[in-house]
Amino acid sequence: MKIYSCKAMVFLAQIIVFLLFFSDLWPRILGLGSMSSIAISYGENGPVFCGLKSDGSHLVICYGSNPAITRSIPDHFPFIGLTAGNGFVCGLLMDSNQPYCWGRTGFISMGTPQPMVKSSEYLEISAGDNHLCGLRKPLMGKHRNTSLVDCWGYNMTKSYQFGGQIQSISAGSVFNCGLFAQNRSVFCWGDETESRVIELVPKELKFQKFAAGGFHVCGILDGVKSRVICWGKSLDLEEEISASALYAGQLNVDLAPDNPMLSVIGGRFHACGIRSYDRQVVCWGYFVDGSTPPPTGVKLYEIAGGDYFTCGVLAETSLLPVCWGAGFPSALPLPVAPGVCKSKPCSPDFYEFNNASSPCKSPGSHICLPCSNGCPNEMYQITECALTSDRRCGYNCSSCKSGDCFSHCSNGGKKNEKFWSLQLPIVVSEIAFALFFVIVVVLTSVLYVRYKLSNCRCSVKSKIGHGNSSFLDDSGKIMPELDGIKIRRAQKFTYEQLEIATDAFKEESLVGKGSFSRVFKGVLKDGTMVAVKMAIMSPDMQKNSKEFHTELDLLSRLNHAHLLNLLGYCEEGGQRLLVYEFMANGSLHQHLHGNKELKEQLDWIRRVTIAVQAARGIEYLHGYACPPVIHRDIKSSNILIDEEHNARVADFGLSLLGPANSSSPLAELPAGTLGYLDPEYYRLHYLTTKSDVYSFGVLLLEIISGRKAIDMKYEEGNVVEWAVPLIKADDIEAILDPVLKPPSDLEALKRIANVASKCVRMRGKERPSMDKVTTSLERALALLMGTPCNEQPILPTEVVLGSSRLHKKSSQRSGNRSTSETDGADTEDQRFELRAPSWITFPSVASSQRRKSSISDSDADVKNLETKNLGNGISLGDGLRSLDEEIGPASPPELLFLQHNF
Ligand SMILES: Nc1ncnc2c1ncn2[C@@H]1O[C@H](COP(=O)(O)OP(=O)(O)OP(=O)(O)O)[C@@H](O)[C@H]1O
Repeated sequence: MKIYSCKAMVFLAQIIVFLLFFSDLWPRILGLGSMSSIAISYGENGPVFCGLKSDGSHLVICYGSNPAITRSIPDHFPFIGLTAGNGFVCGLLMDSNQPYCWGRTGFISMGTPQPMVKSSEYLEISAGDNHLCGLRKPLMGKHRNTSLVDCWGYNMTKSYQFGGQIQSISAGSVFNCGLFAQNRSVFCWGDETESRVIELVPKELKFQKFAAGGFHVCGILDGVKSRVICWGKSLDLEEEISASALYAGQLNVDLAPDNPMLSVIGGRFHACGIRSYDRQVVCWGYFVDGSTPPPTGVKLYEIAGGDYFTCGVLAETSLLPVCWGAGFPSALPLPVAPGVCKSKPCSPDFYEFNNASSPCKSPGSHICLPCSNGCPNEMYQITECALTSDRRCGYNCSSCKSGDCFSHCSNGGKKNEKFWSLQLPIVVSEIAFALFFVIVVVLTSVLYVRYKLSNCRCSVKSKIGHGNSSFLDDSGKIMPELDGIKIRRAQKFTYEQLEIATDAFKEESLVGKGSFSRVFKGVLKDGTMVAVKMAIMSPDMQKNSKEFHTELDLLSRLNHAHLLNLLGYCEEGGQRLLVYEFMANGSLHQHLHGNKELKEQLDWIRRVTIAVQAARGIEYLHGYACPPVIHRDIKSSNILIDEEHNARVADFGLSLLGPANSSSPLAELPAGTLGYLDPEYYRLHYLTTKSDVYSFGVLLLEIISGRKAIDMKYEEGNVVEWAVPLIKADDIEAILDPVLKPPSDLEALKRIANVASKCVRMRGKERPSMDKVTTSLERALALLMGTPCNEQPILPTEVVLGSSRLHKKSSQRSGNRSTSETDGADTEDQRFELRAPSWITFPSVASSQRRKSSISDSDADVKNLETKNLGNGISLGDGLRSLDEEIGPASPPELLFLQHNF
């Protein structure tokens, strides 16, 4: 066993050396071949073998080293067949007959490749190096003699039309070929500069089947002899890689062995075929040094070509794949289906594959495998090819001429046993090694997740249980997993410092008023512009110092680009002040419900971008913050807008730490804002993250319609009750904000409206989670930006946040920089260093791609508007009445309990 594990290690090392050695060739490697039950992807991120499971589920399993593929396997979609290219795998979906791709390539959109002609259905798909083609199902009527092939990817994205019915297609590196059903001739199209593969097509020959390789094509001739001929070129890289004639085959890929073949595949510079009389594999062409030879003495059902290696499915009950060549393990522990399932009966030269594991899901469908064609010399036929079994041949011991025949006859047929006695331990050790590897990975992941969870729980306990904040404690570590790293802390200010910053809290510095607070604009000594929030203290509202610190602790542990950052606080005598980053463009509420000019500043793209960013902030609170945080007061006045029109979710005055286990709801007295308040929470005091989803749904409706959550100047004052029936009736135009010109294509806004209507469903369980909402909004934004009116698109990209970048920026942006700016910056930097780096990657809008604000600082407007909004005339009684009508009286029937910041 020791020897075998050593062998396995050496083998692994060889693979690594090989991958490193050829890493500069990867980008030029091609994806090859036609659709099959197995497919091989390769590229600079490593090779991956994928196959349809052998249990009849048509689900896909993959094995290999490219995480982009192995981590995104669509393991719940049944596929008809698979194909793969450079860094990606595609399958033909069983339900829709459309391709679905996963992995990573810059040339084809993953998922369903785009653009896709609506409701197109495909018979077959085939991947090249950086492209994918699909053969559409035959057309009907007068176009039945026309075939359509749609391609996506490098230099190929187009719909190709051909005269004549095409039976199958196969993609090479940068070209494709098709086989005409009627005259059985092969034709090719695409780029042939490196191969002349199009020019050399033998037009006069008829083929049973064919397969494209890197720069060549091989086909099995129509006729009893089933000989293979290949054309094209495989010698281009002769000088670049040392080639060796490993096998009995020829070095030239166009010199195929003279054996009748059942199937053939193309690799980068080689081709392989399954011999028709014994199902053994033969390969020819070029092979790199260190390549392992194809297995001998074993029969194969199906083969698929990689670049420098080939894999096949063993024709035995295990249905395990075996691979040979270079750069991949030779045995894989994943049984796969030996072919694709078809519902048509098998044609005469094929038999139904019959195996205990019955690899076809739907009744009546089966895999058809080609019958072996005759018996080799020295052998005689024992049984004919039947409906469910292949032809069987046996050695004719009386006419032996070859060593094989003699040894078989003299050993009494024990040759296979000998083979397996040698090979079995190797195969077993490789499988054992693979299993060991998988177990180690799984165990490590499980332990890691458990460790994270236990830390999370621990953090909740210590936080809620002890109440006394770690905030003021210098040694406090809020995230246990950040042991050893000091986390960001808010600065403690004196009242005097903030008084100076805000010009003694003068009316001119007032930028907004909340129900229980007033917000002043201020400039710190170092020039940083800040918003100072002062609690309006009342005996009822005054929370004790412990709670204030708990609040601060919560605020300081949150760290996301779309959450408003707390910079500091002041706690002196009866005063409670919080210092935030200053948001130059005020609140979303002011924009949506301010004057026409303010409203128009937010066009559709900006509005949807703000919605996406706010959704990301809330998603962070729900999904990534540990323990999860429920905001409880999502509304347009709590979505603040910075200088560059990016949104920040603000005001965690009501936030609660959610249960680490989201299935146990918190029984809290309802708090929040009328119109946005989750009816389920209001009625049942059942608080989960879905309450925020409800409020966010209301916010979305507000963004789309420009109407306030509750506005009694309309007949139907509640935006939800007014908009949802119109959305359900597909009358989106009726709810769009009349201030903005509707976009040319309403699809994106329709999607957003639909998301909003799902968010405001009565039952929390039926509402989508915030991550789903974010994804839908991101897609809608992408769609919206695809409209031609978009001159300067803002593209959502991935950036790693958590650094002090944004905060630093806000201080740099400050319009009122003092002369002591440099000193101030130093102080800032010191504070930034204390900020915990985020280990989570969040999608965001790259600052370079952000649209520069064309709007001047609208402080004055903001202030005026805010003052106006205070008197917006929403009557508490009215709002409650409308909710009562909708969901029945609150239980217990207290009035809405509004608690606030301090
Ligand atoms: N960081 C900030 N930068 C700029 N303006 C701000 C900032 N924070 C708050 N404001 C302004 O002050 C207003 C009042 O904010 P505050 O959070 O006190 O109350 P609110 O959330 O609007 O209302 P309520 O307290 O009733 O929930 C906001 O609507 C916004 O216009």
